[in-house]
Amino acid sequence: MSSTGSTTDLTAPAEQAPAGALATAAPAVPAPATEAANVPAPEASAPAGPTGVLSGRERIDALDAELIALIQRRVAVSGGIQAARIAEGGRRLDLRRETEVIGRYTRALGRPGTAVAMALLELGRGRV
Ligand SMILES: O=C(O)C(=O)C[C@]1(C(=O)O)C=C[C@@H](O)C=C1
Repeated sequence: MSSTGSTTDLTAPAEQAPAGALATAAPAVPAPATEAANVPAPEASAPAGPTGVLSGRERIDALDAELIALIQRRVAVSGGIQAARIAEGGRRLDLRRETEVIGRYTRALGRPGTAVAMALLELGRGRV
């Protein structure tokens, strides 16, 4: 993946494969968002080789790289939705939808989740 932040590497095909990978790893019946925060991530319990600060940081670095890639994919998808809505004569923003998104993150992660959602929305549609 490019680190330029350009949108050229954030095309629909790039969106497809990771989405499939996520679907494969997801449980058959996804837990409600309200329970998600109580389910430890696999990284929290799975044996991961030697423990310690350095190996832990390697895992954090890998997780951060995944999160950044996911955020870049989200930005691209968000931009596509907004462009489609504008092309149909609508507005760039949908505040009711933003409220849904913020609620999802807040339920899952508490108050910091609200800030995460706000940052994700800003990345996707710019500052309002
Ligand atoms: O879901 C939409 O309708 C979008 O345009 C995506 C999105 C988002 O990034 O989640 C971005 C802008 C809108 O104001 C609401 C939500």
